[in-house]
Amino acid sequence: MIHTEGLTKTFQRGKQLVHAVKGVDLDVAPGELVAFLGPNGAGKSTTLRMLTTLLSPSSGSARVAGADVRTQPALVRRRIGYIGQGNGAGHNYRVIDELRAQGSFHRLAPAVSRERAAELLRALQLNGLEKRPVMSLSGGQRRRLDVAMGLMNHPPLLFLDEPSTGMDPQGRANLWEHIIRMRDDLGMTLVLTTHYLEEADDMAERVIVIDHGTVIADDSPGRLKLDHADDVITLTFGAVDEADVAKRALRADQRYADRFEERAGEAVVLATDHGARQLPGILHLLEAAGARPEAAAIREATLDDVFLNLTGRSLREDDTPDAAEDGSAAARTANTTDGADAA
Ligand SMILES: Nc1ncnc2c1ncn2[C@@H]1O[C@H](COP(=O)(O)OP(=O)(O)OP(=O)(O)O)[C@@H](O)[C@H]1O
Repeated sequence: MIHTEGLTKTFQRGKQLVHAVKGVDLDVAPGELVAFLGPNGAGKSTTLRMLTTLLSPSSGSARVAGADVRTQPALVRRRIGYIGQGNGAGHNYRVIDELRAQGSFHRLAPAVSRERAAELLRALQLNGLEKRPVMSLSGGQRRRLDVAMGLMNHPPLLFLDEPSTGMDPQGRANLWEHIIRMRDDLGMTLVLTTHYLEEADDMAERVIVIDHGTVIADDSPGRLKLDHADDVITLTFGAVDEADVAKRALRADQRYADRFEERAGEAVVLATDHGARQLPGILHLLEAAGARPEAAAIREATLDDVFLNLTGRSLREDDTPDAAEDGSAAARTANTTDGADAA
């Protein structure tokens, strides 16, 4: 459904070059639900905007839904849906007019457009709101209208840029419920960007982690956590002596010898895969050694741990890449500038 090779995008910002995307190779199969995850400024939106033909790549190639983004942009646009970061609908227009206008944009016959609008209003629980001006809708309703607009042309491939930014957790869950249902009903491929870790973890089947314009990891959330992060088990004992007994037992067992923190006190902290599955065996081992914890807690690995282990930085920090870094003398000699898109 998507195939890219060495996709790059360089912007000219004043005298500086900003290498927003630095050679992305990507394959997305039909039916996949893929999330681009990364900090602010990582290059997620720029990648998405190239795949949706809104920006032309500085170098490299991309085929999207069977068409080339450079040489067949109109064909790509016909075959995809795109839901950008802001609300696409005009404030004063009525909901139904927005949907029909979108139908005309995609050259749907009026009857087909009417039918499709009715179907989407139902599916996204917007029915009853047809005649309301967009400005009177709630934030969640407006975002669902954006989704409906993106689906008017029945695209086999839908791109969503930060679909749930600014929504409260309940609104986000509700939007996702709708998106997933639409996807199941229509068998769509979904590609989205997000900086909500939990959203990528819960919803995406595949997470492509982007940092500084480069793909640094690409796998299912479960696999990423297994490969790049650990669950953390904390056992708390009633006395330091007992904790020391536990540490001695762990040190003597090669499975755990280098998996726990050597620190004084009543707590023993272990890093491990499959913490919940490991815990009974660990308790058994400690019990046999004469140490029984008063409390045990497991903190499961997160995608933030994955990002931290891969980059040394937390995704939760506000991380905006320094343009100066991208505007170095070496960068200035690069020949991939696309002046047309300079900001
Ligand atoms: N039109 C532009 N002109 C100059 N620089 C740009 C332009 N668009 C994006 N950039 C820069 O390119 C880099 C990547 O931006 P991009 O918007 O793709 O990141 P992102 O990962 O989508 O971030 P966010 O999560 O904040 O949307 C940033 O350094 C950004 O400032």
